[in-house]
Amino acid sequence: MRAECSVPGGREIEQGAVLYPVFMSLAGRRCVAVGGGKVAARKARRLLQARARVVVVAPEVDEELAAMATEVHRRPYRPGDLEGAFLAFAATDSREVNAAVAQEAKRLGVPVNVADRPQEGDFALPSTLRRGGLQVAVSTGGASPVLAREVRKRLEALFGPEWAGLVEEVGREREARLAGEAPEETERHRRLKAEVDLCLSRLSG
Ligand SMILES: C[C@@]1(CC(=O)O)C2=NC(=C\c3[nH]c(c(CCC(=O)O)c3CC(=O)O)Cc3[nH]c(c(CC(=O)O)c3CCC(=O)O)/C=C3\N/C(=C\2)[C@@H](CCC(=O)O)[C@]3(C)CC(=O)O)/[C@H]1CCC(=O)O
Ligand SMILES: NC(=O)c1ccc[n+]([C@@H]2O[C@H](COP(=O)([O-])OP(=O)(O)OC[C@H]3O[C@@H](n4cnc5c(N)ncnc54)[C@H](O)[C@@H]3O)[C@@H](O)[C@H]2O)c1
Repeated sequence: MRAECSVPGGREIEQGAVLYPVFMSLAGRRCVAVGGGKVAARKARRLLQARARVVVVAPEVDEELAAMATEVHRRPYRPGDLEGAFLAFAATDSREVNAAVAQEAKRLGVPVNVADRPQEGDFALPSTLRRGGLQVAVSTGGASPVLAREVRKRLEALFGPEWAGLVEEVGREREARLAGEAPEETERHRRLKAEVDLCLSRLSG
């Protein structure tokens, strides 16, 4: 594990730029993973939770990954594999292949994640905790994925499974309120806060 910041744009972080956090919709989008091992499988699992179409290209594909992927091409990567991709993942155990995938992605303008050299890619993945509609994502800016995992574990203890219903509940309350008369802004904010407080108190009580 590297001690220094090894994130895409790590240099920019030194200059004051931070990674831009975003929750992206991937339903129906073609996402291409080059490499079919443990790392590709971890990434694919989360892509599939987002209902992305996951295309895997690798001579050897992890059994679980093969069973869940939308398309599997059991062969080495070749240029052209990223055509039509919305996102790309370079996750082979070969530095040369990962570099070639990153290069094709840049040429096509497809955002790419590079597993062995994140600074060569465009985005990094956070460690995430999900409780129903509530998601918490943790990034260390690439400095230490293991630290990100440990922070996520602490958050898991803090936010137990009982939180899963909260987003749904406040969402329903909000819809009911929106269906009623429109109050002035201060009153609206007061009601919003009261709504969330009520749901939170039910959770702790
Ligand atoms: C969070 C998580 C999300 C995910 O991938 O889904 C994630 N890595 C996870 C696991 C993990 N990563 C590593 C091990 C082996 C640990 C060990 O050796 O013991 C394990 C396994 C484990 O911890 O269980 C090693 C490792 N990781 C990277 C490098 C390359 C480098 O740093 O240069 C190397 C060295 C490779 C080597 O040389 O072998 C790079 C990246 N890994 C990132 C994310 C991005 C930065 C996130 C941040 O901001 O911190 C970034 C930059 C790029 C990216 O891949 O997006 C997921 C935790 C899920 C969870 O449990 O919650
Ligand atoms: N980002 C992270 O979180 C993280 C964590 C651990 C390791 N890594 C890095 O990711 C890399 C992959 O790790 P892994 O554990 O999944 O490896 P692995 O050995 O389980 O899998 C490697 C995969 O690459 C495929 N491959 C090899 N040559 C190929 C080619 N020419 N075209 C297409 N696919 C090819 C293999 O068939 C295999 O499916 C490691 O080399 C390591 O540097 C990253």
